[in-house]
Amino acid sequence: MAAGDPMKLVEYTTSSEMMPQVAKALATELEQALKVREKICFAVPGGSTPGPVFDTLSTAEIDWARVNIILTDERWVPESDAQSNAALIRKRLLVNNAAAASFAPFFIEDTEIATAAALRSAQLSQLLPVDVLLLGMGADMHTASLFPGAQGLDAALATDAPMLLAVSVEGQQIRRLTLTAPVLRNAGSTHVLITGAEKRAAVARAATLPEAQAPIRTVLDTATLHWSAQ
Ligand SMILES: O=C1O[C@H](COP(=O)(O)O)[C@@H](O)[C@H](O)[C@H]1O
Repeated sequence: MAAGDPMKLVEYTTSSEMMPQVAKALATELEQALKVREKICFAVPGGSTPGPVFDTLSTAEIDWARVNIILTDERWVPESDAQSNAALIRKRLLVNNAAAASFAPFFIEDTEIATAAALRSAQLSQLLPVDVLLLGMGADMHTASLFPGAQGLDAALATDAPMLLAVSVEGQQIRRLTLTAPVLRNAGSTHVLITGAEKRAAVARAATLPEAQAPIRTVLDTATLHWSAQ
């Protein structure tokens, strides 16, 4: 974000007010993208926040058969693990009308994470660019799995980064695969979904910090941020 640029922030009082409105905005943008490309790419986060958006969005009457859904990032666990982002997507988004969408998960059983990154990158090259991007953010200002201080962060923020990279975060046993900064920056439209005072303060702080300390900064100039107080 250039100094002085206003952040595109939409504020809601409650998450129950915010979630359906974000779902509606995403459905509208997916429909618009479907008018331009035969097959479109929709990238979605995991984590604890977006479930209610997925619940509403899954019932949207759009041509889901022409939508490729990918993850913004994945924890390196099988889908049987409660921490799997893919498992969340299958349970909350790939249901109802959205069951007709295609889904390209990142995790590959019995495969070294770096090997999987290369294999999945080759698949992604057929699906990108991302037409519509939904991101979450942690109070530590990470987005996707671009965590401040992560091993692999510099490579993932580089302008010539590959599409997908493995990162590891100090204190976390589980490694991660993440879309990299060039992929996030190149999305047709970007929305960030956050709740609570701590994340609102983190966004304000991120605007004053370099990307390496506040990776959400990568999309702050292009994204619409949706924030609810509760
Ligand atoms: O670890 C992750 O965290 C972010 C934020 O998650 P939340 O639980 O604070 O909503 C999420 O966007 C990302 O996909 C996930 O892997």
